[in-house]
Amino acid sequence: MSDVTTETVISLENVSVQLAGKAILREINFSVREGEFIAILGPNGAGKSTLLKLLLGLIKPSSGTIEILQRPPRRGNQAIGYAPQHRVLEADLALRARDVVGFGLDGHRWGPGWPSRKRDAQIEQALQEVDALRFANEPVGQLSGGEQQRLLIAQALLSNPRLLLLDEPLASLDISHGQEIVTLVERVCRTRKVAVLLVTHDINPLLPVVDRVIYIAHGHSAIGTPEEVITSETLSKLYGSPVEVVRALNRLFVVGAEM
Ligand SMILES: Nc1ncnc2c1ncn2[C@@H]1O[C@H](COP(=O)(O)OP(=O)(O)OP(=O)(O)O)[C@@H](O)[C@H]1O
Repeated sequence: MSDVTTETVISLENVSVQLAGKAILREINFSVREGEFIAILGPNGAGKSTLLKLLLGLIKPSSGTIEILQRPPRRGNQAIGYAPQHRVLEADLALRARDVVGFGLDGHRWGPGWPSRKRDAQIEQALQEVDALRFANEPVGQLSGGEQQRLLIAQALLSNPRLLLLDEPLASLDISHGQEIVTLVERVCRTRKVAVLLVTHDINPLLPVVDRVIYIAHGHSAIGTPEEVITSETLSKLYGSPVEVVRALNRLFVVGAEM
């Protein structure tokens, strides 16, 4: 992604975050260009969701500068599509899948939204893009975790975002369903040239597709290709203690650090 003609979508300079008097992120610096696919990694409580909340304008940094498409973050930014961490929906939730996707247009109001042909066409196109048309009329509570995840991504795509934030879309999916979501997100990223930040605890399913990774631990971060960042040297520095990265069977295993 060294093409200097592509637009900068995110820029963070010396960004620190304190919550309830506790330093969560310290002096974070990175920028993301359009069409980049980036995984965000780090142990529980490292500040991955906090980083997404900063970009969404939900929390403010205690110092430093953040720009999204050359403007400060703001709530309700239509240039950002956001799929929050997913909890499996109630099995008896009778809403149809396509109604849930429609919340992406209706600001998450609990209800079917105003009917219009344009609205229906937008929802139909988003359902098709995530390969969800076949279960579009099913009650959402009866869908599998992978199917529900597709709907969250479709919902996030409705505003034609330039930046897609996906918080742990692979959590609680088995290997093959996780792989399907990875393939889907890669296709969306490449065809729309939308920048993607995807939070994950396991980089392995993403290794063949991501451009770069942001690794956050103990308030500090490192950004680069997986080969640059997920090394014994870089992770030992981030964690402040010896960490060993083992490569085997085209997979990476991090030993000596909590993930
Ligand atoms: N509103 C808040 N007030 C005080 N502390 C907070 C607040 N929100 C989050 N934190 C703390 O900030 C730290 C980072 O939380 P965050 O949710 O960003 O971590 P994470 O990397 O997304 O973790 P996980 O992998 O468990 O989802 C945690 O220690 C958490 O307890």
